[in-house]
Amino acid sequence: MTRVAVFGNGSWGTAFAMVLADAGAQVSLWGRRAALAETINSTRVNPDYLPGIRLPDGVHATADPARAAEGAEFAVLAVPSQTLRENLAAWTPLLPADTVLVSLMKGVELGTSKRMSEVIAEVTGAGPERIAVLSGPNLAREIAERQPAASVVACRDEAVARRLQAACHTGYFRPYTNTDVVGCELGGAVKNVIALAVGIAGGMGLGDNAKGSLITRGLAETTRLGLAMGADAHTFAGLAGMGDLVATCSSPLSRNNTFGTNLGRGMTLEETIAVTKQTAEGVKSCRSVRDLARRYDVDMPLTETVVGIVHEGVQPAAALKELMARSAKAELR
Ligand SMILES: NC(=O)c1ccc[n+]([C@@H]2O[C@H](COP(=O)([O-])OP(=O)(O)OC[C@H]3O[C@@H](n4cnc5c(N)ncnc54)[C@H](O)[C@@H]3O)[C@@H](O)[C@H]2O)c1
Ligand SMILES: O=P(O)(O)OC[C@H](O)CO
Repeated sequence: MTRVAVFGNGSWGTAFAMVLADAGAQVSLWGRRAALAETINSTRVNPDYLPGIRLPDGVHATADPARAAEGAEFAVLAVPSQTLRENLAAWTPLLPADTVLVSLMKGVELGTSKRMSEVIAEVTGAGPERIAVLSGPNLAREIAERQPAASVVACRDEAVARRLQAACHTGYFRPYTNTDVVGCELGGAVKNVIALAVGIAGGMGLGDNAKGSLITRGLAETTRLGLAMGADAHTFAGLAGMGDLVATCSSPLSRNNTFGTNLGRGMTLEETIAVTKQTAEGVKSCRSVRDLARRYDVDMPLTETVVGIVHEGVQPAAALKELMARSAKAELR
């Protein structure tokens, strides 16, 4: 039986642990708090992140990273992106030397602007054949309810992507393989920034035309950055690009979308952070994405605008006026 360690028992780590167990794996679900691990094991529910959802018997919770790591064929990483480097440094010595490291995270490291697969490579020394990412339109609560969804598992080594695909393929979860790790990661991280923009627009009372325009132009700027960084343009038309962008920007379950909505309604950043209980990666990663855009000399006006509103005190109404007044352009270039 495939043994999998999932590090991070928040919404997505827990929901994906369910998928893996439903696909037949023996899953160790690690989280920092021993009390929560005990509650999960005794009640079969993770009340803090997925209340009302019964976890399959194949999921065992633990607060001991060594126990989670023991014999793991895959180590699935599902902590907030900005905490990965420090956590992974502690977990690496505990993992078998051939464990495949799988990122579920959709953020870019602040300061370094590194993608999660780059952080994993740096911290563990693993080669590209041992590093995979999973990304797509996968709102955790829907997956935990076993509502149907597709996703992408990406690894430079296609055989490894196929192994991971087999480990998480169920009747309600359909993973496709891809070898474009850069494109899948950027698709997941930048869509959080665009979801903030769409949420802000909704909170300001703007209509569906505005949202459709933001989603489409958001995908255009994501693709521009991806091409500059060596990604495949097709990835952005796929599940990790358009698929995730549409799901996230349409769903009230999205933390990034909701965060933006609160800002657009006039809450301050501090007030919005105070009512946000889970990880909204775009709030920090928008600055890392903006830094990447500048480094690669790519025009990303929506990302610049989100950074302005979230971190630099720009008022949403003024940002909208500025965006609409940008010089006229050809759509495709
Ligand atoms: N929730 C979703 O629908 C979803 C779907 C796809 C991808 N993701 C991505 O998955 C990643 C994890 O998101 P999530 O939704 O599970 O977040 P979450 O906020 O629900 O859970 C985060 C988990 O990390 C733990 N954590 C927080 N800080 C930590 C630290 N310093 N060290 C160790 N653990 C820490 C929390 O206790 C919690 O268990 C994010 O990058 C997110 O973008 C989420
Ligand atoms: O809740 P969000 O905004 O982090 O989005 C969740 C997932 O990434 C959707 O695929």
